[in-house]
Amino acid sequence: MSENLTLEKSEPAETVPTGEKLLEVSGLTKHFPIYGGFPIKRRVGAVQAVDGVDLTVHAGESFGLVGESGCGKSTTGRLITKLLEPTAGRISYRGQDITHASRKQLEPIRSEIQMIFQDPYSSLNPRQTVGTIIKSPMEINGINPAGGREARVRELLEIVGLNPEHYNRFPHEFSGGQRQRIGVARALALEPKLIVADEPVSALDVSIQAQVVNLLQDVQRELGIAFLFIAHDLAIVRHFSSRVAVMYLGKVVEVGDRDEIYNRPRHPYTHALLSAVPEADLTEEQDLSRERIRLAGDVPSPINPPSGCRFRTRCWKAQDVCASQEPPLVQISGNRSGHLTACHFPEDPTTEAREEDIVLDKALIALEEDLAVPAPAESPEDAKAEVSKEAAAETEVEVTKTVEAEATEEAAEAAEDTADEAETAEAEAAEADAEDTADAEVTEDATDAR
Ligand SMILES: Nc1ncnc2c1ncn2[C@@H]1O[C@H](COP(=O)(O)OP(=O)(O)OP(=O)(O)O)[C@@H](O)[C@H]1O
Repeated sequence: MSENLTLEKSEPAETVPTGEKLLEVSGLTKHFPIYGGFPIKRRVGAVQAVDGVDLTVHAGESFGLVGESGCGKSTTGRLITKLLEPTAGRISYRGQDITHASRKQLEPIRSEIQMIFQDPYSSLNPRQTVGTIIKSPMEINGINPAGGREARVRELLEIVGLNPEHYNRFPHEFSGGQRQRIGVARALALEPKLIVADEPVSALDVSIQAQVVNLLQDVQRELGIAFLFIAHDLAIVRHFSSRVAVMYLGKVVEVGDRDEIYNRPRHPYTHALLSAVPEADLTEEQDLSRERIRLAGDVPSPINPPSGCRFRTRCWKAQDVCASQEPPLVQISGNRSGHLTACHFPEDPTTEAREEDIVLDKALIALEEDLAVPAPAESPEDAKAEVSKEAAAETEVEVTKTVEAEATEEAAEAAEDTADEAETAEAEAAEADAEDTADAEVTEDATDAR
C-alpha cells in the first residue's frame, strides 16, 4: 500500500519522549488455554500469544507496534484496554496498577483509554444511528458536555471530517473510510488520553488509508492524545510513530525511536521486515543495491514456540546458544540510548546491502537438494505400491470434486437469493466510496502541486 500513500509530511522524531509515563507494561503475558480429551476435558496446552512484553507509552506520544500476523499485537492491545485479562505481568496507567482492576476500580480511568478497531464494518452497531453510536460512551460514563451531548456529537463529526447533518444516518449509508471516521469520533467522545488503534486502516481501500492516517495524526498532534498504533505495515508506522517496538511470536525483539529502528536496526528480524518495505524515493540503482531478505516460511506455532530465541528457526545467524538461551531485551553495544535489542548475534548498525539474497525457507532448500540428488531405482513392489497410492489419491480427488461441485451449486442458489438484497446496499456503499475516492484524488493533486 505504501506506494499509494499521500501522507502529510511527518515531523522529525523525538529522540527522548518528554511527556509523563502514561502507560507502563512489564512482563505482560497472555496464554490462551487449549482444552482436549473425552469425556472429561482437560487443559492440554496453551497458545502463548503474548509472552513477557515490556513497553512504555508517554503522554502525547505515538508509539508503533509492528510485526507479522499472529505475533500477538492485537492481544497486547486488548490486554492494555482491559478487554482481556492477562495471565501474568503488570499494567500500570499513570502510576496506578490496573492489571487486575475490577470494573468499579476502572471506572475513573475507563474513559481515558479508548480503542479504535480494525474493521469499521463490524465494529459499529448497524441498528444504531451515527448519533447514538457516538453519544453512547458519554451516556454510559455519565458525561454531560456543556451545550448537550447532541451538540458535542455534531462537533465530533466535524472534527473527523464528516457532515454533522449525517447525525441520524445509519452505518450502512457510509463508506469504509467514513465508518472508520465514525469509529474515531466515538473514541474521541470521552476525551481520552490514550488511544489503542489496532490496524485502523488495514481494512480500508488503499486510496482512503492515507486520509484516515492523516486524520489520526492530526488528532494525535492537536489534541495531544497518546497513541499505541498497531500495524503490520512498516511504512505507516514510520510515518505515524516516533517510537517503534517490533514484535515476534509474542515477544518484543527490538524497540527504539523511529530513526534508530529504520536506519540502524540491529535485530535480524527487523532487518528482514524492513527489507520487505518498498521505499518510494529510492533510485533504480539504490533499489538494486538494497538489502533483500526473503523472510520465507511461517511464524512457528505459538502453542509450542522454539526454545531460546524464538526467531532462531528463521534466522540466518542462529547458533547453538540461540536455542539454549533467550536473549534479553537490552541496550547492546553500538545502540543509542533507548534502543534495545534482544539478540545474541545482532547485525551491524547499518542497513547497507548484503552481497546475496538470504533464503530462510528450509523446506525450499530441502526441495532443491532433493531435486539435485538422482532418485534411487525403484523395486517392482515399490512401483506397484506407488501406483495404488496414486489411484487412491485420484479417487479422493474425485470425491472432493463431487462434494465441491454440490457445495458450489448450493452456494450459487443461496447467492441468488441474497443478491437482490445486497444490490441495494452495494449501490449505496459504492456511492459513498466514490465520494471518498474523489476526496483522495483531490488530496493527491494538492500534494503534487505542492
Ligand atoms: N481468543 C483466543 N483464543 C486462542 N488463541 C488466540 C485468541 N486470540 C488470539 N489467539 C492466538 O494468539 C496469537 C496472536 O494473535 P493476535 O491476534 O494477537 O496476533 P496479531 O499479531 O494481532 O495478528 P493479526 O495481525 O493477524 O491480528 C495467534 O496465534 C492467535 O491465533
